[in-house]
Amino acid sequence: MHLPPLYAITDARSAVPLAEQVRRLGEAGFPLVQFRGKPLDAQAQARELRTALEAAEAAGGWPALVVNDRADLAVLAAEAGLPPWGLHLGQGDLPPTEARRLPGLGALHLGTSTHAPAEWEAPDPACDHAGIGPFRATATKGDHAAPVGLDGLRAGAAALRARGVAPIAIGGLTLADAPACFAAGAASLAMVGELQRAADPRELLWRAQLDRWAAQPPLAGGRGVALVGGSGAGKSSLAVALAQRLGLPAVDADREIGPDIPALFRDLGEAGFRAREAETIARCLGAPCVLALGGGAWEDAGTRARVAAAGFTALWLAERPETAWARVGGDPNRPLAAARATFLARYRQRREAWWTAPMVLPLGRPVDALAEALVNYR
Ligand SMILES: Nc1ncnc2c1ncn2[C@@H]1O[C@H](COP(=O)(O)OP(=O)(O)O)[C@@H](O)[C@H]1O
Ligand SMILES: O=C(O)C1=C[C@@H](OP(=O)(O)O)[C@@H](O)[C@H](O)C1
Ligand SMILES: [Mg+2]
Repeated sequence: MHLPPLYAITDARSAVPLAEQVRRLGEAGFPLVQFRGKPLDAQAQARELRTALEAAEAAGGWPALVVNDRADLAVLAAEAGLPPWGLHLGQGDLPPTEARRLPGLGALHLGTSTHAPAEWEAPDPACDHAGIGPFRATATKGDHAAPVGLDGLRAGAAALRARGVAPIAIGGLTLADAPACFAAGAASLAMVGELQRAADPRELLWRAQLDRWAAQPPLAGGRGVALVGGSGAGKSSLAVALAQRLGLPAVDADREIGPDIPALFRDLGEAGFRAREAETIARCLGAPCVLALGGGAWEDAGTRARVAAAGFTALWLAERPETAWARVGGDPNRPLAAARATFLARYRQRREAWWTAPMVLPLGRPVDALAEALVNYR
């Protein structure tokens, strides 16, 4: 499980309703938002959460939502058919292992908070991500523990990573902290106040992405690169731009499968197409290249395993589903892009698989700018 460079958290003290905050962050390109409803009462939190989850579902599962503290609200949402992506539980909340047993929470990503070595060295085993903090004293939380600073963050990040838990720096962070926090091993920086103050949250996220790449190179010396993500995200275009700069061949799995994808869907059905697709990708992994996969390919666990076994770096081009639809909706060469609702539902269905790969957030940048940035920090 990988995290975006910024872990956005809503602020219930703002005049903007929580569901609207979530919507705006999603529109700006944030793939993940923590819904923090404190100090609103349970009823108001439940109402805003419901609105936010319904809107995100209708937008292809974007942004993914993490419910803060309230396991009860997560259970109710799951029972209503709107399971959030995750649930964050502080040290004073239900233990994650216990919360995991509540109805509808079996598959959620669970996070916890850690403030000291005893906590980050023994995180609850049900968690796949955890906060480390407070980094410094903050106004958002008056009752916080002693600040951990950069040394605490470094120790905490190493301890959590060794246990397979993604570390999130939290507490009074601004963009100026990003280079040092990513160098100290943070996977993501949690932000509340800095986001509220930002004139352009999308720019903030782009800058944080570059800071993370500077400390944690995105291509990581793989034999090749496999670009995954939904239809219309820009995988085929980015593969060409990236390959050129890396001096590798650009290979498009769809082009290798056959010249006429709609005809293959007609003749073989989707299951037949998927079998052909998996075989083709396996063949393409034989030699170093920048490989663009089709939008459905990453759902196949066999393909995910073969990409890893071939030593390719998988990158999820995490475009907003609605932006992708605006680009390719109705394209006669993409048989699964005929109707908006089913196109967005596919994005939602595939979301969980994509989160297994590190993400590249395009954030409105042209393909060449994306490729340039990836190669700069390789
Ligand atoms: N970063 C980008 N900014 C604007 N348009 C883009 C970007 N990436 C791709 N496109 C356009 O979106 C459409 C879909 O791109 P494509 O590379 O075919 O996506 P995919 O292979 O992921 O389905 C194309 O018309 C392409 O020119
Ligand atoms: O979403 C999908 O299942 C598909 C996406 C297409 O690739 P792009 O992601 O390049 O559109 C292509 O593989 C085929 O039409 C099926
Ligand atoms: Mg493509």
